[in-house]
Amino acid sequence: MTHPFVKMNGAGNDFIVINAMERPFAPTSEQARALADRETGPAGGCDQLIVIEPSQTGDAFMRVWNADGGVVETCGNALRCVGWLLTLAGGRDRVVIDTLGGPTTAARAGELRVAVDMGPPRLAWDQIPLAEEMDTRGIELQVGPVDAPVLHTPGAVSMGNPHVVFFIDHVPDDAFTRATGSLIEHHPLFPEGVNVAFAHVEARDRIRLRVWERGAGLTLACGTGACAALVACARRGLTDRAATVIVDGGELIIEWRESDDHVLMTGPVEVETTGVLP
Ligand SMILES: N[C@H](CCC[C@H](N)C(=O)O)C(=O)O
Repeated sequence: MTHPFVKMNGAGNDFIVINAMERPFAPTSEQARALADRETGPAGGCDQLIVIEPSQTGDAFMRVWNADGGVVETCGNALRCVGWLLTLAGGRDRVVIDTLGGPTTAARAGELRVAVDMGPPRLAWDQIPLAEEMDTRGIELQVGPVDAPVLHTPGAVSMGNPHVVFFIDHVPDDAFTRATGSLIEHHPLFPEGVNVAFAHVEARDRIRLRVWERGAGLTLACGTGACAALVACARRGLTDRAATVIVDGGELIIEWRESDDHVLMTGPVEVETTGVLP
């Protein structure tokens, strides 16, 4: 598996990124899990493993493995990192990156900042997907023993990957986020699992967000989660259609553009180190 890699992060959500444009790289689930391992993985492991592949319809195809080894549809923070690499390599300001969750466009937005057009949110119950028909602006979700009062009628949004967004009156601590997130991640209402976001609305243009990610746990940032949170909050009239989303690892600027229903995400990119896979 001797491939060079770049270790990067977007607002603290970190990735091992492999360029498979010239030479294929197709890890098994077990190999992906080993690379992501915080104890034994290269460069301290990662939240997601990212492989850049040739694409028939875009400039590249981005394939995403969660730390648990599962292949998933997309990853917002990684799209900024891959967008930065591709624009740097190609001497261009804008690239089209295909994912299993649909096509996206990444554009330079400053020295170490990238704006990604994530496409439209998917809001129908069977697009999330949910196991039964519900109004995704506020779904009926019975959570177990965890203190339910703050966990009523969350929103459900897909950005290509599934998200449930709780509107919570405080910023949850690690213990609550972990306990509740892990309880809901595999709830039977979500046949493909779900990323669990806790949105504390501070103002109509400001959301504090923590996310328990499907297949990765509590991360410092979740780009698609920030997009889903803005959409869910705007649908409930809690925010306008644009907001700064403050995550543990930094700030993401999210806009749900009225003209074409696309969600735009702008945020930082950081290169941590490079290396060669073992
Ligand atoms: N855990 C997510 C994939 C990574 C998404 C997140 N890291 C982002 O920046 O969007 C899922 O299973 O759908």
